[in-house]
This record gives sequence, C-alpha cells and structure tokens, in this order.
Amino acid sequence: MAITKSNILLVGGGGVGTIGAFNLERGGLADVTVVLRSNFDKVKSDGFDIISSDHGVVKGWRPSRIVKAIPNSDEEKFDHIVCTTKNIPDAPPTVVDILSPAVTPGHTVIVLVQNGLNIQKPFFEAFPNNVVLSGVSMIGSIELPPGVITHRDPDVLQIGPFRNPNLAKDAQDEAARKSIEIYSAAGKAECTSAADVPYSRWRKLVYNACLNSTCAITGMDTGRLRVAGAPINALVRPAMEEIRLAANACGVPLPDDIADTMRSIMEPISDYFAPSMLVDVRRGNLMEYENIVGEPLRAGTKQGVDMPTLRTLYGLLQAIQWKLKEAKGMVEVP
Ligand SMILES: NC(=O)C1=CN([C@@H]2O[C@H](COP(=O)(O)OP(=O)(O)OC[C@H]3O[C@@H](n4cnc5c(N)ncnc54)[C@H](OP(=O)(O)O)[C@@H]3O)[C@@H](O)[C@H]2O)C=CC1
Ligand SMILES: CC(C)(CO)C(=O)C(=O)O
Repeated sequence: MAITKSNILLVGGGGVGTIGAFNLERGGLADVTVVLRSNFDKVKSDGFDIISSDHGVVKGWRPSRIVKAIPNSDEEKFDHIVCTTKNIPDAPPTVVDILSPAVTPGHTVIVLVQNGLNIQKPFFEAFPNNVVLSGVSMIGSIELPPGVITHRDPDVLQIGPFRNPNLAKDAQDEAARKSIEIYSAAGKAECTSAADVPYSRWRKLVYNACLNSTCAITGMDTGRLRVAGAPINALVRPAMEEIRLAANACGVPLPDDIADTMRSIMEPISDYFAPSMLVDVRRGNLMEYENIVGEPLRAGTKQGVDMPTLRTLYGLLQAIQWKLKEAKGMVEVP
C-alpha cells in the first residue's frame, strides 16, 4: 500500500532543526521542506556535515528541498510546520510573524520545538483554529561552523498539545499522536507523548531558567560552574527552588527533589556543556531570555512567589541582551 506522506515545513536549520529534518526524512513518513537563513548558500553548495550520537557521521547531507523564504500557503498546503528557530519576542519579527504566511488556517499543525513558557499564546491569538503542539527536546546539538552540526545527547523529544479550548480534545491528541509516529519512524529518536504539557515545560525550566542563564551571564559552561562550586550553591540551586515554587503556585506541582533529579539527568550527558543561551552570547546572538526566564518569573510573581534569585538573573540578562542589541545596531545610545 502506498504511504501517504505528511507535507512538513521545518523552519530553522540549526542544531535542533537539522537533526530534526534528517530524522524526519530518514523515517520516510514526511516530505520535508527546510527553510534556511544564514547557512542557505553553504548548505546548497556543500550540504550539512553531521556528527550525531544517534545517526553517526554523515557528510554533505542535503535535505530534499531547501528554501530561503517562508513559502506562501496560497501556493502550498503544509500539514505540519515544525519551528526550530530561537524564540525572541523582544526582537521582531516574532515567531508568529515568521511562520504566518505558510499556515493554512484550520489545517496546519504548528509544532514549536523551542524552550520556554507561554510560546503558544501568540499562535492561539493568530490561529485560534489550528492545533499547536509543544516539543520539549533534551537533545544537545549545535551548529558550528555554518553547515556543521555536532549532536551529542540522544534525541529525546516529548510532544503534546498546548490545550486550545476552541478545539476538540481528540483532534489535538490525534495531531500529537501522528507527529510522534512520524518523528519515531526512523527508529532513532526517543519521541514520546507529553500528555501534560505545562508539567513538561516547567520541569525543563528547572534546568534552562537556572543553568542557561547562569552560564550565559558568567560565560562559564556547566562543568566549570560545578568545579567552581559557588555559582551552583549561590545561584543555580536557589533559582531552581524558585522555579519549583513558582510552578507549584501556578498549579503545576513539581516534586520537592526536582532540582536534584534534573541535575542528575543532565549532568552525565552534559559534562562541560554550553547551554544554548551561552552559545548565543558567545556568538553575539540574541538570547531567548524572555521565554526562558522572564515568563516563569512573571508567572510566579503574579501568584505571590518571592523569586529574588531569578529576578536578579533576569536583570543581568536584560543588560546583556541590551548590549547584544547595541552591537547589532538595534538600539542607539543617545
Ligand atoms: N541546541 C540544543 O541542544 C537545544 C535547543 N533547544 C531549543 O530549540 C530551539 C532551537 O535551538 P537551536 O537549534 O540551538 O538554535 P540555532 O541557533 O542552532 O538554530 C536556529 C536556526 O534558526 C534559523 N532561523 C532563525 N530565524 C529564521 C527565519 N526567520 N527563517 C529561517 N531560519 C531562521 C537560524 O538562522 P540564522 O543562522 O540565520 O540565525 C538558525 O539556523 C531553541 O528554542 C532552543 O532553546 C532545546 C533543547 C536543546
Ligand atoms: C540543556 C539543553 C541542551 C537540553 O537538552 C537545552 O535545552 C539548551 O541548551 O537550551
């Protein structure tokens, strides 16, 4: 029987997106179009070089179709759009602005494989009748230099619906099930269902809000923070506890020992590891600090949780982001 493939648009061919595109194509259940930006010319001429803990060494891989600009839904109908760009709402165009032209209202399933909290909200406003799925990834994958992807940690991806009250629960669950099936087809990734998306997102923030920010601010990788000791005790641990309390106050109970659990999950696979926000600062790129730190801070504070460590980290990140914007000519000094 002929297989009906899903037509997928994947936007953002960096660390996470390139492994995602490779895995999707290998699974054989999807036709994938990849939208590239700064690495378009390099990949068009030489393909991607991939060194992957799941897929091995692959030289000169070219996705079957790459494009430079977001296609228009009038010309092509996409079943899924998988977004693996960084999500930086404080520097337009926003993710919803970027993806909108390719979304067919009421049809396209939007899959946000990005860190952070509340990233679905602008999509619910713009596309109230489209299913929006959450992808929480534990992959450790980086593009350096352009077109060269080093993927170290197993591709563990949890997919589940951001619950949209406008849509039938079954339709949202079915979209998630289908996405998991397509992503699992290559037999390489560990792609599972995240029935409780707020839980999976807050749980991951215990790591990202605290370690990504402390690494980005200090310029130190996770191993160096551990060897130094003080930054873990004075910043990371208290910040993790504040995230736990904020999650609890927002109706997402995390176990008392969640900080130890997350550190023990991450440490063996991420010894001297630069989390994505540190990678961005080192490259002079903007950081995703609003969704990773600002949103949980605002949500916890609104519920009356005292979050002094997170507030200080957030203030420092605001300053660093401003400096990064100045270097890009996005803000001016009077
Ligand atoms: N890296 C990791 O191991 C993990 C990352 N994550 C999350 O996954 C998401 C992706 O991260 P990561 O892969 O590291 O990010 P990268 O910076 O490696 O890749 C993002 C890619 O998106 C491209 N992009 C940005 N805007 C556009 C646009 N308008 N059109 C086309 N392409 C665009 C960038 O192009 P350009 O080079 O031009 O900027 C870049 O190639 C983030 O939310 C991150 O927090 C989650 C778990 C692990
Ligand atoms: C730590 C990691 C790689 C999760 O796997 C991540 O989410 C990040 O670097 O932002």
